[in-house]
Amino acid sequence: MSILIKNIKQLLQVHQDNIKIVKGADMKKLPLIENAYIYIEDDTIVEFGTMADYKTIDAETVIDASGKIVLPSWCDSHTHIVYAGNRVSEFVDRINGLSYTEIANRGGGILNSAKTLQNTTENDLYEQSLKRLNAIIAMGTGAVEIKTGYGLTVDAELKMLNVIKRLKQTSLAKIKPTLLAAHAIPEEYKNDKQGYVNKIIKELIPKASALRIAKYIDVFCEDGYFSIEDTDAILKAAKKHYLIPKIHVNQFNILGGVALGVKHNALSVDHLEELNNDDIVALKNSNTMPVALPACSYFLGIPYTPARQIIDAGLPLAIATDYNPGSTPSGNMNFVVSTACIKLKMTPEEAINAATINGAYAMGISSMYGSITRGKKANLIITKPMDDYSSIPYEFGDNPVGQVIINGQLLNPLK
Ligand SMILES: N=CN[C@@H](CCC(=O)O)C(=O)O
Ligand SMILES: [Zn+2]
Repeated sequence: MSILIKNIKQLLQVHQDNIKIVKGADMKKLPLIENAYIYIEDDTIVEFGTMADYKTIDAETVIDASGKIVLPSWCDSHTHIVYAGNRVSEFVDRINGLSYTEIANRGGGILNSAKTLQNTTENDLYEQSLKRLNAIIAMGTGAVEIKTGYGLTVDAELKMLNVIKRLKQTSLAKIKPTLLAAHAIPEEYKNDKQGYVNKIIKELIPKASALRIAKYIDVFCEDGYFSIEDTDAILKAAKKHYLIPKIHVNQFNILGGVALGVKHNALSVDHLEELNNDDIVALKNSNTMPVALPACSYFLGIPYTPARQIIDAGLPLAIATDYNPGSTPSGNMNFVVSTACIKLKMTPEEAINAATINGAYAMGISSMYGSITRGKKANLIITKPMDDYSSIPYEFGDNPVGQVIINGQLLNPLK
């Protein structure tokens, strides 16, 4: 199987060397080739260059991308797309004045989703999740991290991990699974949080690890959820099973989760709507990627992650959807890229770097995904006609994606 795309108006995120992360001022650079071609064999980027240098290549499929832009697929490093049902009634409750925390305190929120998921069969859960996965692929996402955390029992968390495994087996998208059993304290442990933490440490982590169905470990480190001490204990236990931390921190309160994540060599620390100077200092000289989730801030009406402070301190930044039924019922990375520009004051170049190479880094896959580099996986977006890549964030709410190539396969154009 081979595909040649010719006459590309702009080929974005082109790197001769295999970069794995972009930081600070470099995030403003987005290397591109005007009037370009790219050639793909099977699932791999083989060649690219300017049309002026193009020498005839015989390919099974030839695409004329005149007036269109080609870029690496979005790398969405933070989602909860395996869930059952929805929480639309809580959405209406919030419009009528209840806060996210008040809804959670009444037994809604994550516990509400857990109840629904526990009563959903694995097959049904798989079908519901597959629909969401296919929808985000059509919107340009080619690699995605998926968390558990709506099970909250050993069986239901393993059911979620099995669903993620099945999605991995059937989808062309690259998928990385994360165990987020420490997402909320289940009703039956409401007076015995330590009992639930022990269950995660002694039973769930060893089981998930033995089955090899989780790669990362996550904890919702937040007031009313899991403390610094709980998080530390879970990350320590996970380390013994080679699970790498990617944690929820600083969504509503600053507890010191950023420094804790760095101490545990977390791959990423995510949310960061609240951030102080100690957090910035902790992130400097670390290998931990800060991840902003602008669509969550938009939907909940909470502060936006201070991206300028992070990037201007010389740090890298990734952006992701946080697709979940409670705080972000959207997996649209195009909207996330627009919102990063409009609300986080990131330039289009910074937002595209954050949603491609740095998103890939936050999933541990940036050696194979996130840039146009020879030898990397052929996950590409071919946009609708546009004059310049800045139109991707500018035309917010629109879908800039015309066609996608995922794992070297061309999917049908969107209707
Ligand atoms: N904050 C924790 N977890 C999710 C929301 C979960 C939910 O409300 O169902 C988040 O990242 O926003
Ligand atoms: Zn989340």
